[in-house]
Amino acid sequence: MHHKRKAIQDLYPDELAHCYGCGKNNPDGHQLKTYLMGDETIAHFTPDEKFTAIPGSVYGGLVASLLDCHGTGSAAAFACLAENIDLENVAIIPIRCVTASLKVDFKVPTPMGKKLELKGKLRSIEGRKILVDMTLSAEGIVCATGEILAIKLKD
Ligand SMILES: CCCCC/C=C\C/C=C\C/C=C\C/C=C\CCCC(=O)SCCNC(=O)CCNC(=O)[C@H](O)C(C)(C)COP(=O)(O)OP(=O)(O)OC[C@H]1O[C@@H](n2cnc3c(N)ncnc32)[C@H](O)[C@@H]1OP(=O)(O)O
Repeated sequence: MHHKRKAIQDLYPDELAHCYGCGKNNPDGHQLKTYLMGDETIAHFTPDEKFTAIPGSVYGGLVASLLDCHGTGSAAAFACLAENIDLENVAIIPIRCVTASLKVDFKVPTPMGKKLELKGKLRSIEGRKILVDMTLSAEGIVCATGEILAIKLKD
């Protein structure tokens, strides 16, 4: 349903679309795609076995990587919402965010091979600081939570 919309990462300009986690121009990367749905963000990723930690569970670094890119994408989207920028009508997203801080809590092992769902909610925007709370779930069970501080770059 949300696939009619463009992903936030697909609105990054080509020269900034090489991120290993979410750049559409990185064929070796994860190409994570974050969608704004109402006041929440959502993304999906299905890891394969090369991302194993112990057999049957996903490497925590991948979980952190997905939360990192979902977090910066979400922060940019929420900053646009707050500034009344309609993402349906832009070709390039005008706000750039980078990760200053990322906290991950691993609640239960993330099962291998299942479709993972990431969700993001805005906690606060204070000047250039955007805080986003996230969850990463498999089959409805929260496996990890994340908290990101993204900083809006000055041009
Ligand atoms: C490596 C990328 C850097 C350059 C990228 C350039 C462009 C990117 C453009 C668009 C993005 C497009 C695609 C995104 C692709 C991938 C995203 C994936 C996410 C990542 O993988 S991205 C890599 C990891 N990321 C870094 O490699 C960042 C290294 N870092 C810095 O580049 C600076 O550090 C920066 C810019 C973060 C801040 O620098 P700054 O000079 O602009 O601002 P400043 O230091 O004044 O901080 C402002 C306020 O944030 C508070 N603050 C800062 N850091 C804090 C912390 N850790 N904890 C608590 N509070 C903190 C201060 O206390 C102050 O707060 P207050 O205003 O209240 O005093």
